Amino acid sequence: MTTLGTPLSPSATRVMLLGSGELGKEVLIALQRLGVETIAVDRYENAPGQQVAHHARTITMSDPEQLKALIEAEKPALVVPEIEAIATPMLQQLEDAGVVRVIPTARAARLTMDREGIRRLAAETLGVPTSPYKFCDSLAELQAAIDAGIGYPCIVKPVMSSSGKGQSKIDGPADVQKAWDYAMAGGRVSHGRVIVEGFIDFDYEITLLTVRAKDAAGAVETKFCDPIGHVQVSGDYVESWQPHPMAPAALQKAQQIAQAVTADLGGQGLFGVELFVKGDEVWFSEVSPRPHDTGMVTMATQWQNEFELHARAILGLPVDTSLKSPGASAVIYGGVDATGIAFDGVAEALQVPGSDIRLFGKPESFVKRRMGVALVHAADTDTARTLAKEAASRVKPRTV
Ligand SMILES: Nc1ncnc2c1ncn2[C@@H]1O[C@H](COP(=O)(O)OP(=O)(O)OP(=O)(O)O)[C@@H](O)[C@H]1O
Ligand SMILES: NCC(=O)N[C@@H]1O[C@H](COP(=O)([O-])[O-])[C@@H](O)[C@H]1O
Ligand SMILES: [Mg+2]
Repeated sequence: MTTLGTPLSPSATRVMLLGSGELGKEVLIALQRLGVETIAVDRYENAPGQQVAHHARTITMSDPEQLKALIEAEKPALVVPEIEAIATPMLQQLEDAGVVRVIPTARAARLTMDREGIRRLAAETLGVPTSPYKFCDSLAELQAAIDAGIGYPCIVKPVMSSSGKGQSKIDGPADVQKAWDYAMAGGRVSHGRVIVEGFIDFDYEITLLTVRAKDAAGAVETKFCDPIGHVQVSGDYVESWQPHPMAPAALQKAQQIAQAVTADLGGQGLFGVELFVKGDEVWFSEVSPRPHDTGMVTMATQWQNEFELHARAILGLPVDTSLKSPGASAVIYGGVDATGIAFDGVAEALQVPGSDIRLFGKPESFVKRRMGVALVHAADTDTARTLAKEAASRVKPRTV
């Protein structure tokens, strides 16, 4: 039986988010709706989730000592990683010592914080199909890996990065040095290591949101949301839609891969399983053991969005992954480098039929920083995509 307490009282159920960006903000809101006391942690002050949580803490989350001190001081019942750049070996140590429960597990957070952990698990231990890949610690190793079989085109990424940071495509020998330099500059934590992957010429890519939650008898069961299609530019998501139609054989393979990977990672919570599809062939790309940026579309398409599913699953509550309506999301970038920016055109954006928007409230804007998202529900995903892009384009960020 799950018992929930009263926030800010001795009975409180306290949950700590490590990372409090746009995704964490929505998880925090979902938790607050269940009367959970929330602690939002991030690397900078006034992060989106810190603006809605009961408590805000700012630390270097990749520093094991700072992380340990904070967890021991706050004593949350659950620690929920929201970003990769966290001292996950320390989380493992604290979980092993019985100090906290990490979502979905400390091992899952550790394996997925680094592309090497999850890729080796999926490809080498679980035998799941992936792109060909090699890990390299120098420009010379990168060139050797490409020459020895990865070939052109290929993709280089820092082992620890997300949202396409430090990622580039190499089309020929002239691009190798540039890709190496860009990867060295773009990781979330400085590491001289990259993955080079053979380029998969997929028909489309999806995120398969997969939830491990307790059933009526208290056993963990796996449920899938409808596939989410998306478009990425420079490794960063710009639009997504749900449902994305799939051939039955491809959907079955996608679910089998998601089942295998999430079952191995274990624990309870929602996972974003990223897959490439060509005909009936499916490749595993990576997995987030938490809500996924492309899954923001579920705020317009599902009865329980991905944030509510995560909140419910981690608290041991039942989940419903069913679709409410087809829909789409489109990203609103900052467009300017400035702090405390203003957004014109919000009313015009909301004139678009079936639309809604989220402005994340990030204190600082960069040209390519995601500052908001437009959401649309419509009769079909083609209509929803057109309307979501229209709504996003009507929001005009500017310096003040
Ligand atoms: N081997 C590959 N072949 C073809 N396209 C790829 C490959 N690897 C990555 N991509 C493209 O780049 C996108 C981003 O890659 P990936 O998911 O590994 O980066 P990321 O930085 O972890 O992004 P995020 O954190 O947003 O998921 C993919 O969704 C896909 O569109
Ligand atoms: N693909 C991962 C992803 O979308 N993560 C989301 O972006 C935030 C960081 O944004 P920032 O870089 O603008 O601070 C993270 O906190 C998370 O919410
Ligand atoms: Mg990805």
